[in-house]
Amino acid sequence: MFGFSSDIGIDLGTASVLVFVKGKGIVLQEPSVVAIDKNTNSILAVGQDARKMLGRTPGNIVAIRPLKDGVISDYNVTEKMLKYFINKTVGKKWVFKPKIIVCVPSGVTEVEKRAVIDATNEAGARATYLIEEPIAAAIGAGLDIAQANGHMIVDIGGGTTDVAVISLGGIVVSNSIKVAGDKFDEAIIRYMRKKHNIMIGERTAEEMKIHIGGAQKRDEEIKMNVRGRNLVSGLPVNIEVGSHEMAEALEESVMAIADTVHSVLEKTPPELASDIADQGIVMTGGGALLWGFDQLISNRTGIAVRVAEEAISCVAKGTGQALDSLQILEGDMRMRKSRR
Ligand SMILES: Nc1ncnc2c1ncn2[C@@H]1O[C@H](COP(=O)(O)OP(=O)(O)OP(=O)(O)O)[C@@H](O)[C@H]1O
Repeated sequence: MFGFSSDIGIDLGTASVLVFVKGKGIVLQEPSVVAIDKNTNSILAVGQDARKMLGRTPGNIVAIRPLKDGVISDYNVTEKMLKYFINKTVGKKWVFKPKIIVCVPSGVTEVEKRAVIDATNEAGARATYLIEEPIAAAIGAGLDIAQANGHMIVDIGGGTTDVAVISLGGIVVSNSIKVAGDKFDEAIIRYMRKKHNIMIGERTAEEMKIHIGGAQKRDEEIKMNVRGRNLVSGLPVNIEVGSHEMAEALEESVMAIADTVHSVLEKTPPELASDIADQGIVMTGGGALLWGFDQLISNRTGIAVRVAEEAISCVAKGTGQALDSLQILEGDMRMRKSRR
């Protein structure tokens, strides 16, 4: 059976890849993880199946994240992962090849942008376009960015936090730091080792962040049972950890993000800054869901803050919606196009 192609939008994130198909919405959401057999260099699993292998693989199998800290750390694997997800979405054989928009992490270099375009074309795109992450996030959050009106987006993903002021469809001021969800997890792992002498895995740290983590202390502390390995005895242990401790563990990373928001506001032209003060700041990305983050940014800036609905899928949604504007954007410098 030949697949009929619809245009697709792909959010190529550090933590996860989301695929948006025109007319269907988000059809795929999987972790950006690939499992490889080192002996044969072949791919064993991609996405969800590969993620289950993280930290559980025998010597010859490695489960890797080809995008790290918001950049492509392994081009070949990124290309294979992209191909796998595109094929999974539209099938290997198509009558009409789709146009594909890929939203890339803001830290990628020109060379990496070229690499993403080539990989997407290789995977079967008729034409490939790139879109900047904060622009996609803003569109996905429902902001009308085409007007001469300032909006501030704080997108906290897995690898990077992007803070951008957008007006007339373009980025006026922005900053990107490599502190986001993954750094929160690392901070929790370090805290557990230092304070409790316990080694925990990445997945446990992420669960702790989601369930008891916070950008600040909660009025009523909540607790969670955590399994790890005692570094002295080497044996598995169960301990109870509280949310106040997590707020302490995350404080430094959270402050780095709040400082970045503050510094971007300082560099924002006064007219746009007053628009932002009127309309508020919008947070997107999975990291924006960390408990109390919106409140903390609001306290720090004195500006109202809201977390976008479906914060995690905002970028993919915005990328998908940008498909509708392809014709308008074809000649636009912000969209990079490459036809085969
Ligand atoms: N409820 C939650 N509370 C705190 N963090 C969360 C929550 N849900 C998801 N996250 C975190 O959000 C991060 C992933 O966010 P997202 O999917 O937006 O990133 P990404 O787009 O893949 O990354 P990037 O934009 O850096 O390329 C992960 O670190 C994940 O642990």
